Amino acid sequence: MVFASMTSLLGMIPLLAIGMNYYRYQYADPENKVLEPQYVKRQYDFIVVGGGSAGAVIANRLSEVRNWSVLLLEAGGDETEISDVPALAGYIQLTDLDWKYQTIPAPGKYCQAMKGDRCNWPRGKVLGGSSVLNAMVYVRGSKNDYNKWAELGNPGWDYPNMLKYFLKSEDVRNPYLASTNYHETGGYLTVQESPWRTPLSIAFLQAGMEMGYENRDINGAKQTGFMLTQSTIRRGSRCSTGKAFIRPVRLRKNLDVLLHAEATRVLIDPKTKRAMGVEYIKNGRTQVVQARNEVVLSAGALNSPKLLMLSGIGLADHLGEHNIPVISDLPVGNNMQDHVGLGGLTFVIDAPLTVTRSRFQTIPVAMEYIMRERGPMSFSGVEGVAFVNTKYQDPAEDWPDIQFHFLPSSIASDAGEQIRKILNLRDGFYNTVYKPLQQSETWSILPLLLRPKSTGFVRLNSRNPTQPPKIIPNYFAHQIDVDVLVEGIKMAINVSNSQAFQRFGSRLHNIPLPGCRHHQFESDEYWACCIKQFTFTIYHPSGTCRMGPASDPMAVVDPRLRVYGVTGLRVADASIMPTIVNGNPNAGVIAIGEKASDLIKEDWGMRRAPPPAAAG
Ligand SMILES: Cc1cc2nc3c(=O)[nH]c(=O)nc-3n(C[C@H](O)[C@H](O)[C@H](O)COP(=O)(O)OP(=O)(O)OC[C@H]3O[C@@H](n4cnc5c(N)ncnc54)[C@H](O)[C@@H]3O)c2cc1C
Repeated sequence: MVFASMTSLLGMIPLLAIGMNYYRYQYADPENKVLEPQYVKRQYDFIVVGGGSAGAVIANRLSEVRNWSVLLLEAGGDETEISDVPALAGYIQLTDLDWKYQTIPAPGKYCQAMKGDRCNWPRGKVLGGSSVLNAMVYVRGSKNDYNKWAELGNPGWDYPNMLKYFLKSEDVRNPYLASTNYHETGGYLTVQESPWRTPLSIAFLQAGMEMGYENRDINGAKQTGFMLTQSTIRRGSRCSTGKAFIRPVRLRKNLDVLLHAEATRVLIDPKTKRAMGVEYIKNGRTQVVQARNEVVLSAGALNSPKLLMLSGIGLADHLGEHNIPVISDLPVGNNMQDHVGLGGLTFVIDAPLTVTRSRFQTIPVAMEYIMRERGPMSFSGVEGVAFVNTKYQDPAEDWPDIQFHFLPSSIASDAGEQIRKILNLRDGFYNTVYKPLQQSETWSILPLLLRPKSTGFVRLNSRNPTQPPKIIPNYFAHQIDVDVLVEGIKMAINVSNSQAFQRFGSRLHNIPLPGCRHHQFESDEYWACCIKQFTFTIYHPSGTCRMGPASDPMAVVDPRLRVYGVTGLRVADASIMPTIVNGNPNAGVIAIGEKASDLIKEDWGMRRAPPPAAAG
């Protein structure tokens, strides 16, 4: 009786930490956490700033060259036992592993249901970066994305070239995927379908077929379709890039990983305009380390532009406002693109099939995970994804304009414990619309706009490097973004109306959002109002240090990722995307890290990368 009783997930965290520490790491895991160097050298051949999705890959690949010394500077610490558990992904936000950024309010335009009209923008502050906070969904995007990058004047970034890098990283664990030309085994990054799922996942695929979509590997020959989620999960645990790319090579003698070391600027000689090294703060002390060859910024789409601006690379007017001498006048921070959608689109069913707190936050479920790495805790929450075409998109192009994330739960499923907090929802809003659902069986779809026309920007708040950047997402500045998303919402409701879901009595939750009651429920105007209220980013900012040829006035880095106007400095992370990829970006960012490593090797005369050096 005691074991079957409901408990709070927060209350179970100590149990999980003790259990996992005991059963997994100390005795079972051959790839332990990194050890920091006893002393930091004065100079390294390469300094990589940020050990996230791209930076972890680059530190690994550059240190394959045995006579190169590589320093990885990471502002955060290492992962915890909690961040390891897929089902606890939401519990890492708002902790020390998160930079805890927020958007600047835009009254009447977006994020209106959030406290202070501010959407939270979590970012990983930890080795592995945002791949430690993310929902582990593995999506590469569309072939068209990469072909378009090449067409924009970036040779070598077309899909066939990028596919090589997707394959290079990957270790797929589902045999039916491994046998195709689009997947590979033996790479550092484990990809697999979740080892656990609800019966509703199959209903989701069946609904897709009723709507005329195939159930297919959306990372394969075509993207349009419905799929059970492929995830960056290894044996039921999160496979972050820290775990995938750094831990296996942590004993390499030519790789130093410095944690809790926050870079504050790149040191650039104002006369030669050459990057000389990096200034960083560790243990409250400002220190300097020199780069013999290059500095690579992989601090993510918010902090890479911030670091460039702090170092004198940015729009001259903006740098002038903060009295920062200009080294290179470039549109740093512009072109910010993100995937935005409607949050809280919730459906109710009659059958006890959804993930509810009372059924799944139990000690037996926790013990199943600790002992066998199985069960509901091994599941990230997103059971299925789909890529669909609204009436604004030609299906023949195979470049869907809307993505669905399917969840067999809703923001009410945790009884208000965590999700409402990480979304920064106003209490009145949550209590009016979602609290009444706390005892119900609920599922949801997150319809997401894949190629927004509206772009935002990131700027400095201050020249003080410890201040967060100013984030202006500028969602819905173009009406077409609203129109496409409204169509996407109506298509998501069609999933609920399918026979596959009707057999469970599925229906749209019908308490209108308070700020939109003046519109007829379910009208286009109502949904257009809803997206400005319950604006839901799934945290994919990109494009803020855009890659492009010298003729591109928006470009910050060239097609070899070198910052214009400076030598010895590259950017390699989500910020270099000229246009956002058509889907969750983590896989694309890892491929950027792989390609950046090869570009650097080529430019320094290591044209053919040697085979990976053995650990140690
Ligand atoms: C909550 C959440 C859910 C997501 N879900 C998914 C998903 O399911 N699937 C998917 O594909 N994508 C998802 N994403 C997006 C994806 O994880 C990111 O796009 C990707 O991780 C970005 O990689 P990056 O290398 O550009 O930046 P990051 O991975 O954020 O890495 C940047 C690194 O730089 C470090 N850093 C920053 N500033 C400094 C400094 N000054 N000094 C030293 N170090 C610094 C950071 O601490 C961090 O480790 C999600 C993101 C979030 C936040």
